[in-house]
Amino acid sequence: MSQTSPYDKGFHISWDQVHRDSKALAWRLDHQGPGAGGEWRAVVAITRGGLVPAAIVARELNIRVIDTISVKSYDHKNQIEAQVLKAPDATLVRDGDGILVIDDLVDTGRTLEVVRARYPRAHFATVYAKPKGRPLVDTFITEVSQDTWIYFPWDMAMQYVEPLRGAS
Ligand SMILES: O=P(O)(O)OC[C@H]1O[C@H](OP(=O)(O)OP(=O)(O)O)[C@H](O)[C@@H]1O
Ligand SMILES: O=c1[nH]c(=O)c2nc[nH]c2[nH]1
Ligand SMILES: [Mg+2]
Repeated sequence: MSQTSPYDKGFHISWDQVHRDSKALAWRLDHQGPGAGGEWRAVVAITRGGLVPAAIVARELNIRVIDTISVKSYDHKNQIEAQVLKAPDATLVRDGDGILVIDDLVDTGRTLEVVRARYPRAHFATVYAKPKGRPLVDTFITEVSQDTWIYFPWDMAMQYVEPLRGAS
């Protein structure tokens, strides 16, 4: 567990932004699957962060079969050993062929490494990517620097902010 955070910067994402970026991901993946007409057989969301983008992509691409793989890789901002807490249906996913695995972001790539080892023929897509994790992801939308922590809307709440010239 690291005591000093490797994240100097913050990138705050609104619901609207994550919706737009997830739709952009869907457009990029449309007709790119290995099935007839470029169809995908199913979506597998890496929970929990992948659930929101997976729902948006599945809606855009009219994919009705959705499963989850639960991987925990962080305790707040501290990276821990990646643990698979729940696996998807093995008869559905098989070796991953035709499966679209979706996560919110790739950071060090450790989470995708663990999932790729299980489903080597799946297609791996994230909305956001950091440089270290890029080689592990097949399709993504926006890259941020490695020292940036991405703040998602489901982890945030609106709060009072002091005016530039201080409170009066
Ligand atoms: O590329 P990596 O360095 O492995 O980091 C990326 C992973 O970390 C976060 O998940 P987390 O384990 O925090 O769980 P959560 O999705 O439930 O928030 C994020 O949602 C990715 O799944
Ligand atoms: O909310 C998150 N933002 C991040 O930048 C990140 N990196 C790993 N895990 C993360 N979770
Ligand atoms: Mg996650």
